[in-house]
Amino acid sequence: MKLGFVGAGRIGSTTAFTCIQHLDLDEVVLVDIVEDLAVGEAMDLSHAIVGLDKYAKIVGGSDYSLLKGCDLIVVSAGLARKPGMTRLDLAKKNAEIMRSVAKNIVKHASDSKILVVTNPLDVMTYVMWKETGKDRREVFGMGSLLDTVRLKERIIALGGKPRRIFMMGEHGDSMFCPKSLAEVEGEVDLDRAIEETRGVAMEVIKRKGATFYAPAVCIYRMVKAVLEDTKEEIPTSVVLQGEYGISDVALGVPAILGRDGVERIVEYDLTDEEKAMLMKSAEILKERLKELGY
Ligand SMILES: NC(=O)c1ccc[n+]([C@@H]2O[C@H](COP(=O)([O-])OP(=O)(O)OC[C@H]3O[C@@H](n4cnc5c(N)ncnc54)[C@H](O)[C@@H]3O)[C@@H](O)[C@H]2O)c1
Ligand SMILES: O=C(O)C[C@H](O)C(=O)O
Repeated sequence: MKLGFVGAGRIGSTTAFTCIQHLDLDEVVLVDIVEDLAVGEAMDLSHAIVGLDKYAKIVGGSDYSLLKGCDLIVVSAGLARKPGMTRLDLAKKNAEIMRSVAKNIVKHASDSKILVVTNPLDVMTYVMWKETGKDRREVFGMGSLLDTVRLKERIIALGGKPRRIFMMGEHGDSMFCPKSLAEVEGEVDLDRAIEETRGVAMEVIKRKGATFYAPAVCIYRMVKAVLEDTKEEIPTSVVLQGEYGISDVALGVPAILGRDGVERIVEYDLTDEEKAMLMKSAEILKERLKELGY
């Protein structure tokens, strides 16, 4: 398997490091506009993988032709937010980057599936889908899985055991948990856990400047599902065309991931309140897409 990264910064490099430890890969490619960064990360990762008594051809550079033959490309190229910013504040600048990246992927690796990470995640997933012209099953984003992992951490920290629970909607302030589908053992203030989940990324960013370990693990889980065809149900940002009564916007929804990418969107029965929250996410994201000219 050949795994590509566009963006060899904190997310790209940390995810690559995570993937070489847990996956059996034949090739890894890191592309970044800062060529030395991509080359240096590739060199370091090449030493690390031998240290794990494993081998994969790991190369880096700024030349997109390195991506030729990739099965899956993780895109984290772009600006990250700073304290006081929302993810949506990054939309204009990162959309320009997504358009450039999309053009290069189509030129050099048109058959590859694309896992978008760049924020605002759902908006960037839509832009990548639109600009590549690929089947919507092959362009998807990681956001709601991270929100789900964070919610589970909060529930455990508050004394509960999450048996079945997930976040959906915008990977942003309007994210929500369909509580009617949740199964949690123990007495837990679920609303408190959900509210803390919404704001925790910025709490990390304020303290260490960025988030990357938890995102990298979540990206790895989605990469694994696709490359190993696990058919796992994972909350995934994907363009909806009628599912949940919503069209022409990418949102975090439960989806079955496998070798073909998003193999099925899982439509659960939501309460009227949950449907309204999902619709609110859709409206917020469509407004930002409209401002970007989509
Ligand atoms: N979806 C999520 O859950 C999630 C989680 C964490 C970070 N993010 C987002 O991921 C993005 C990257 O975060 P980071 O911490 O890795 O930032 P970073 O600054 O460490 O890395 C970004 C990299 O992108 C590169 N880059 C910029 N423009 C490029 C272009 N046109 N072509 C190729 N490479 C280019 C930069 O040189 C840099 O190395 C941000 O938008 C951040 O908000 C999303
Ligand atoms: O919050 C951010 O800006 C980064 C990422 O989307 C996260 O949730 O960690």
